[in-house]
Amino acid sequence: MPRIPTVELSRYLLTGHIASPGCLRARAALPGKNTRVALGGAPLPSRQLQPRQHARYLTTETSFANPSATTSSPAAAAPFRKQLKEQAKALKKSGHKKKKSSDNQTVPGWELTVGIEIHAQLNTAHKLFSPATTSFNDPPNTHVAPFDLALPGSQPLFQPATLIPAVRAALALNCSIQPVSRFDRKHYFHWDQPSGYQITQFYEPFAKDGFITLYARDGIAAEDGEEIKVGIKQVQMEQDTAKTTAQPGDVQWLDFNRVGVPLIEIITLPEIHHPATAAALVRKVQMVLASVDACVSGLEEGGLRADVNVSVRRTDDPSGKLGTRTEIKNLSSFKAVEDAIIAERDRQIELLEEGGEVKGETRGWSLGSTETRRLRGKEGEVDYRYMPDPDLGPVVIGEDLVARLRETMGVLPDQEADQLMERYNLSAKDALSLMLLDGGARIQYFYNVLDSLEERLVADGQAVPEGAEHATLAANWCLHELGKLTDSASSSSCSDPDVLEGLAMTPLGESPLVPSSSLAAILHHLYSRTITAKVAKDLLWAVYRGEIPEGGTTSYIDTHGLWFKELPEEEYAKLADEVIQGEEKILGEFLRWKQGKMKAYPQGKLMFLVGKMMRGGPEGRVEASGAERVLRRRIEEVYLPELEKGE
Ligand SMILES: Nc1ncnc2c1ncn2[C@@H]1O[C@H](COP(=O)(O)OP(=O)(O)OP(=O)(O)O)[C@@H](O)[C@H]1O
Ligand SMILES: [Mg+2]
Ligand SMILES: [Mg+2]
Repeated sequence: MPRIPTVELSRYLLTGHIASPGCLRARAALPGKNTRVALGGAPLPSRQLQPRQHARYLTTETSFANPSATTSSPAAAAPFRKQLKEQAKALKKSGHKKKKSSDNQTVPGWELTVGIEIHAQLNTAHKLFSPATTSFNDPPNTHVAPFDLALPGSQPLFQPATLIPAVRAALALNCSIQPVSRFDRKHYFHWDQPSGYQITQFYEPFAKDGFITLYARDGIAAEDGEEIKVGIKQVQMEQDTAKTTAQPGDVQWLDFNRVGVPLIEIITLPEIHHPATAAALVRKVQMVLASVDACVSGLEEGGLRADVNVSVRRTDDPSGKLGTRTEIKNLSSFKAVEDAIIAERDRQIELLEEGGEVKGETRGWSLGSTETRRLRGKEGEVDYRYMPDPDLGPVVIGEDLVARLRETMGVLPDQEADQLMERYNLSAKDALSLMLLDGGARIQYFYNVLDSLEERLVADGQAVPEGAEHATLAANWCLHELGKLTDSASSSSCSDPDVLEGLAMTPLGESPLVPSSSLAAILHHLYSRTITAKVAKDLLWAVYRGEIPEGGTTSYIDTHGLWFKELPEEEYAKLADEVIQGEEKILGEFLRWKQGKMKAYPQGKLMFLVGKMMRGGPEGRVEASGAERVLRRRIEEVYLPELEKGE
């Protein structure tokens, strides 16, 4: 399904038509190669394809200035290594087909129930009820309108463009969009909420009755089998609060830039029964929201916050009623979601087993802790004194807008993962890694590299290969070789601090440190076997260190004499003979395999000898696949017959 930038969608909201033929993420959705379908269905030539865009900011202005000039993504500010580590941990989980039940997922005799509330900052240019622009890294208190501070006489001014990411999110979560919804006031006093109430949707939310499907590959508990569907009760729009930063001596600093930033609250039904499944749900919601450009950044970057509601009941409880829930607020990592649920479940069970009772309350969780702590008693509906906001009219969402947003939804994570696996032969783990890394930008980087690689192959006079081999190569490098690069860069003694900053990936999938075209140039030569894998890796390092400018890869190879001059066949054979000398024990294993005494071919031993050939041969002239081919032939055609004769 084609996908268009959110700026275009907001233009649609304001003027009623889509002007651009921009068709994003088309590559993944297309049946054939090198044809791109525009919104109207007509094929676009390859070069007209816009990259899958992450337009981070909607705007209602008529001139669509570069949005990043006024605001910057919070994702970029997150320390890259931390982000990478957390993601790697998450992926370790999500990649495994099944989790072991020994992972503390169940307690005999008890059933855990979890319902989750997820708050996501919407990807919009303006606040929900004021024309102040949204900002995430700007100096505190620089994006504040009178209404945001509840100054006397100020009135809310609903910003209709905020509906676009909200409705896209709700559609992606399979909700039905309500034609009429309304805003309510939820009263409470706290310094982060100047008006004394938050404007939210309580009685009539804009979206209801959705669901999300989680698969084993998403990292759900083994007890949930291959697939589980969790109901979404509703999605509502509401205002964010001011950001509080605690200072020494009981002082709190407040940043009102965040007050009034539009949020959606996604509320699941209490249908989750295992901690790992709860964490998988939050991770999946994050991926879904990112895939429709609905939110600004992920859980670990602060753009998403999760509250978990936990209760337990005995499995033999005849009443069938759920236990009393407690709520743990503001969890900011997937691991925290799982760990906090486990700790709270165990606390409640212990309490009940001792004859006590669970009190409905709000609890907190800090990273690395082993128990939740009480924050306050649970406020009820009565405490909040919900009332319809008299200053705001109903929100009317037209069917045409819903239909248009549904049509232009783009590729959702399940479909994307399937396509990466089917089309490019990636494992589930690698597909999800590509999709999750860099807040969703790594996958775009992969598409950019792939486009550039295919253009180079075509320019070279080669047809774009039918098979997926070149794409699998590109995916592996975008994931593993780039990962190694940043890992070893951060642990090396390199003194240039810029080099330690990871890839500084932009939401459009470009890295100023390793431009996608530079990686494509390296892969082009590697794929065409004009350089060795070792040289390719060295080149990648040189690009990363800034020694090869964009567009300079080929001339660098020229000037440094790095082209692969492969050894002739007989030289390979000579080298193979040399490394086989004194390896009678290994040859013995090959013989046992040939005689059927050993089932599996001793590939490991073969590769050990290939390694010796690579090290022993002249620099840059031995290539692993050539060495393996000749070595295997020498062993099978020369050495084994000789050994057999001697037996
Ligand atoms: N017995 C229960 N055990 C576990 N979860 C529950 C239970 N009852 C309700 N829940 C979950 O608690 C959540 C309630 O969220 P909701 O936003 O409706 O109310 P709230 O927590 O009182 O509001 P807020 O925190 O926004 O002030 C839902 O996700 C629901 O599935
Ligand atoms: Mg809630
Ligand atoms: Mg709640």
